[in-house]
Amino acid sequence: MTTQPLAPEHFQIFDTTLRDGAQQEGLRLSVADKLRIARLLDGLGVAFIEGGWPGANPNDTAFFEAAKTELDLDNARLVAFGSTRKAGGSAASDALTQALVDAGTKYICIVAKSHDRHVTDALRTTLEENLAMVHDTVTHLVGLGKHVFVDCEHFFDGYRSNRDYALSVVRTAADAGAEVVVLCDTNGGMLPSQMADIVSSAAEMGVELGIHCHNDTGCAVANSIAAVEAGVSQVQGTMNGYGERTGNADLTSVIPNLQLKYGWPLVSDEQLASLSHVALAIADITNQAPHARQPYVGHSSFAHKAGLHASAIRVDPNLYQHVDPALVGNGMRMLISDMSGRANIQIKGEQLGLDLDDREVAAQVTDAVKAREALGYSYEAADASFELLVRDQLGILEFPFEITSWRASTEHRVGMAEANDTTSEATVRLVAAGETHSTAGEGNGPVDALDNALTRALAASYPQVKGFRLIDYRVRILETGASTDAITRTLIDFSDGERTWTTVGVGTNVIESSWEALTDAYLYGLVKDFGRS
Ligand SMILES: CC(=O)SCCNC(=O)CCNC(=O)[C@H](O)C(C)(C)COP(=O)(O)OP(=O)(O)OC[C@H]1O[C@@H](n2cnc3c(N)ncnc32)[C@H](O)[C@@H]1OP(=O)(O)O
Ligand SMILES: CC(=O)C(=O)O
Repeated sequence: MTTQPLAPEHFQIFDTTLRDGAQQEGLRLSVADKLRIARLLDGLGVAFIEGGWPGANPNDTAFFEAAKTELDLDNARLVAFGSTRKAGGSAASDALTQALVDAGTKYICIVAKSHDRHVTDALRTTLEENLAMVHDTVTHLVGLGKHVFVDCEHFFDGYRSNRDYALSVVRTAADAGAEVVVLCDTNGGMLPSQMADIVSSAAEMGVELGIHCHNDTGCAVANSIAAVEAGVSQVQGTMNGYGERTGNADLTSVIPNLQLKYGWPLVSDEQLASLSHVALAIADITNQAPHARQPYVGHSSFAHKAGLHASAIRVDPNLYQHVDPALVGNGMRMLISDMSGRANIQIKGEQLGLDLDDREVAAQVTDAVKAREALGYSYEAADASFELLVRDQLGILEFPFEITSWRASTEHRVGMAEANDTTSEATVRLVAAGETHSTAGEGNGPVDALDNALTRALAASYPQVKGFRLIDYRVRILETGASTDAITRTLIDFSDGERTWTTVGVGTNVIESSWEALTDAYLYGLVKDFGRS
């Protein structure tokens, strides 16, 4: 059995989503976005929030100005980021250093070169002048009452190039008054065993150390944990791993790893249980698609598909889960597919409130699912169609309407002056509540027209359908290479404003498969009595 490391006395989670996270391609944050994210991070309980680089661009300067009056943090301290002063100058007269001071935060983090070649080739100054820049900038800021952290840029590559010089930068920063000296794997090229060796060696200096890892080897989280085990007391990272190139260490993994695997009380249980929500909310604000397979917080992180997994999970969910998903605010999901066995169906049935305890009934539904999946249906995402299938198999599905016929057509008129010279029309005939309705609808395309005609026909007997909305529509060709004969699968998401549900349709004709998904969506909404006030 391995022993778990003890938490250093003042262990700190330092979030740099608003600074290094914002260096990600395609990610742009307004002042309002930054304020909202800062509040979410504060609620999560991180110790530090690096807000950006005041003086580097008007947006970041404006953020720190706004933060003075609009950001009331309960748990975290706001940090302004900048660099050591210019070579050959003085910190007291350096414009960017002054902008850092003007940001008005108590905490400042400055980046310093610690790789000898970066000093001589990129900064184009001497190794001695770089040390003077570190010393001058830190003492100047400390003299103004600031708490200073120093990010040693390219520390690990620098250590391999010139160990003594890289360590002398760490020593200079600490002697000048830096409270934490952060070792940065700026190029993200390290592996965990290398990380452990180098951090252990640096830790012998007796300086309070932090770690800042990029993910270029896919090891940013593992490297951060290795550095923690080697003695650092501050971990820098970003939410959802956002950041320059391949990103930074993902705090949505780092925090639960340290808290749930080592038992370190970094945030309260309630804060940890907000992790999935915070990760998703930040993805929403940053306009980044959430990553389904993101550890701990992803939609698929606790989703189970294989029949053998489900049969064990039915006995005890922990048999196939490394932690209880509720601890990080996530939930277990049971997926239905052709890889399902009885247990998947039974667990899903329990979640839907349908009794599938009987082995034979469960086996019958399992067979029906497999047969339909072989035809091209996919129930993994289409929970509503799955529930309709189960109800049908159990003989408890009532049909509030019966389709008699439907038709859809699209017409394009060549040479018309109007921009919209392509129109679609549909007619639907059905029997609902004993009455026959025949209606027509127009739309942007045939599916839209069918949806409009179907809503009208049903609304005469079931007015609640006027509150049902088609919110997403996806078509996939299943037999690539079969040209227009290929089977198409359509998935449709519907909402009544409160709930959303997904249905599936399959056919060689895209309109036919869409129609099946569409009618399933209305059937499900009516069976579940959605949309009634
Ligand atoms: C590893 C990291 O991610 S650190 C964070 C990096 N983040 C950013 O760069 C985003 C914000 N940056 C910016 O807006 C701009 O680069 C600024 C405002 C900081 C500087 O802009 P400019 O003055 O136009 O200079 P430019 O970006 O071309 O070059 C950077 C300058 O800083 C110098 N420099 C680089 N690192 C350091 C350092 N640690 N200390 C002092 N000077 C540094 C460079 O040598 C170069 O100097 P030069 O102007 O004499 O050639
Ligand atoms: C400071 C920083 O962001 C880095 O070295 O990667």
